[in-house]
Amino acid sequence: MGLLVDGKWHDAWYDTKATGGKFERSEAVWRDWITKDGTPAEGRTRGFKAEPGRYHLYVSLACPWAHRTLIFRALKKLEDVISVSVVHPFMGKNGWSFDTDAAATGDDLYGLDFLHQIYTRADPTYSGRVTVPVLWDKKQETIVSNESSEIIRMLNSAFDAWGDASLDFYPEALRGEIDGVNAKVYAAVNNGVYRAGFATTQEAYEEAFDKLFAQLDELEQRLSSQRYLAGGHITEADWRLFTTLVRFDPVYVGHFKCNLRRIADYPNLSNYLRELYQVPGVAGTVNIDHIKRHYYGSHDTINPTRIVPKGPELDYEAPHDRARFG
Ligand SMILES: N[C@@H](CCC(=O)N[C@@H](CS)C(=O)NCC(=O)O)C(=O)O
Repeated sequence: MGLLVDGKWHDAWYDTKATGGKFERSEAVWRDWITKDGTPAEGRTRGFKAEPGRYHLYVSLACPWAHRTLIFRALKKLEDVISVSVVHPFMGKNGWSFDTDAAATGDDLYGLDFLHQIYTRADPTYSGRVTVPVLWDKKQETIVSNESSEIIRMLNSAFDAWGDASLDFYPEALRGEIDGVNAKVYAAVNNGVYRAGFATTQEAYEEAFDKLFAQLDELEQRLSSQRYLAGGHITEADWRLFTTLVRFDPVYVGHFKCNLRRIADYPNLSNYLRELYQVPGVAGTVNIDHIKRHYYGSHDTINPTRIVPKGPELDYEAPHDRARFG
């Protein structure tokens, strides 16, 4: 774990001293957009045109934010349009590495050793965190975006000339609803588990913990009367929640101390989780081995022995009851 300062790598854990023990996530820095015709997005100067074969994703199979982009790539049938490299699950002193193992591919483009070298290839004087996912432009050899919430919007529509244009996870009519749910889910759940797990005071941990479970209770309630978060159709809001839910029982309950309840204890959330897992194409994006090895192995301030628990038993393939909503 570390960060780049003026293009130089520094090994440093998140500093929570300045914020009363609270983990505060820094904003992603690269925020350009790929558009159908290459016109820069509003307020941006750099434009990137959607083209097959031009873009590459650097992801970790462990990371819930990167996972969103893999799900969109799979569901929108963009596997042959956007290529992918998978980093090694262990994030050590040099941050994400391109060491290879069963599912980690190495850097398919340049054969580099560490992800931070991709960032400095785009900007030799970059200062900031080195995170996945990274959406890379092979033509201009630069980073388009390292913000997953924006990358999935690009994948949802910019590549429709080559992908499955019939699927729209951010339909015009539901945008208000989707944005509203996303905001709550992001703060209390997606980022909430990190705020609990990375807290360094009891107070900061308990605050995040209480908000997390209050929101999960609310989501359980919502999913008791409708099939998906924004109503009767799967949207972006569901995929954004899914990547946290699928990691919850195997990692966040233990490693991040989010242990008031498991997802398995919530009837609606657990059935909903299984339904999403069973959507064709999704299970192939879930790698529980990388997920467990990354969290338990990499965060030595939380788990100094790096021992990875063997359990729990998980069966995301088991039948679900969500068809009851028709
Ligand atoms: N806002 C970013 C967050 C990405 C992020 O924090 N990724 C984590 C992995 S789960 C990471 O690479 N962390 C490395 C670090 O913070 O140094 C997004 O949603 O794309």
